[in-house]
Amino acid sequence: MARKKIALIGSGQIGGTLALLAGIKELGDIVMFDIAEGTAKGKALDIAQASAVEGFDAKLSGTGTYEAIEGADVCIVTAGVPRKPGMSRDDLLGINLKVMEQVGAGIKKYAPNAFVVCITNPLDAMVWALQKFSGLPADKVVGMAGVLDSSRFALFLAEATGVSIEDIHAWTLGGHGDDMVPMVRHSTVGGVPLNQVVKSGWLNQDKLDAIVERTRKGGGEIVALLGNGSAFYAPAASAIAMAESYLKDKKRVLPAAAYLTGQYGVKDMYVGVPVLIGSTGVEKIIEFDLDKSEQDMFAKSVASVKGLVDACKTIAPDLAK
Ligand SMILES: NC(=O)C1=CN([C@@H]2O[C@H](COP(=O)(O)OP(=O)(O)OC[C@H]3O[C@@H](n4cnc5c(N)ncnc54)[C@H](O)[C@@H]3O)[C@@H](O)[C@H]2O)C=CC1
Ligand SMILES: O=C([O-])CC(=O)C(=O)O
Repeated sequence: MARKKIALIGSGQIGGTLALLAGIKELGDIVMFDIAEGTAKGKALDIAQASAVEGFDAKLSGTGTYEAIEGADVCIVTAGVPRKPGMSRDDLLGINLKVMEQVGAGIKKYAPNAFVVCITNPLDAMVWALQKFSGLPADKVVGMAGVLDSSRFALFLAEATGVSIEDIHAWTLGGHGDDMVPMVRHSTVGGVPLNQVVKSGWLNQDKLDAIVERTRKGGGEIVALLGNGSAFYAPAASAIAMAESYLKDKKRVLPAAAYLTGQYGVKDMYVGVPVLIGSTGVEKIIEFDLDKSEQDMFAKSVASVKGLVDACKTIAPDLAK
């Protein structure tokens, strides 16, 4: 069986980590693309040299031309700019929208059958625009944020309860902004829902509230610490989990920004919800039953995403068609 081809569009901090993880996991041969061609070529060569030490079989190459991604099975998009301290993700919209236009055209021409995972921020609006610019079916274009947000939620819960991270199942819904919705009722520690964990005195309510708040602002916490960029290890690991579920038809249920056609009462927008990812892409959108307060928080988050999508349509009127 021929190896799969994985195109990484953007070879910066996340792109480099994606290439290393995809190599170590032997997901396929890897093409790293970047407008800074030397960065793509240099990182590809560096990681290829690591394959001799780590003992993985994967061909790595770097490029500055879209022809090289021809026939890719998976494209993971990180092209664009990250935020700096003092900025919000939304401040990146204007510049990264232009990047999505170029990337969408490249994927449309050379990798129209790929499963596309967008990471570029502001995520929910950028994945929406990338799907439109590329013209690929909406069930083959998803955004990565929920896996990352819920992995932050899980880590903080593991630390607070002293339970292995493997036995924590945490969920978040909504857009990838500070008003995302950590799903307290649906998240579990050792199989026990968080509300019950609090009732039994294992975790107190104030601590849980602080964890929810820290999860919502998890990206900003790292931006402030790094000082010159944003998180990249966990974002890369998160996107690789999504790509792997597609490539191996694992049918994992993962939170992702997916195109909604009425689910959760939302239409023609990408918002974070649990999805089943298999060999045809997004095979199912899972609908949690939301109570009134969850619905209100979700609606607030969706309204923020809608504001960003409307801003995209103003900048690029063709997207409104
Ligand atoms: N969805 C999520 O959960 C997360 C999203 N992000 C976002 O991911 C994006 C990438 O982050 P990093 O890798 O840390 O940034 P980075 O700056 O290290 O890498 C971005 C790369 O994109 C390249 N690039 C810029 N314009 C391009 C174009 N037109 N075509 C091709 N390549 C282009 C740059 O040369 C650079 O190498 C940022 O927008 C960041 O905000 C970051 C973390 C989590
Ligand atoms: O916060 C940022 O700018 C990067 C990001 O989306 C995250 O780490 O969640």
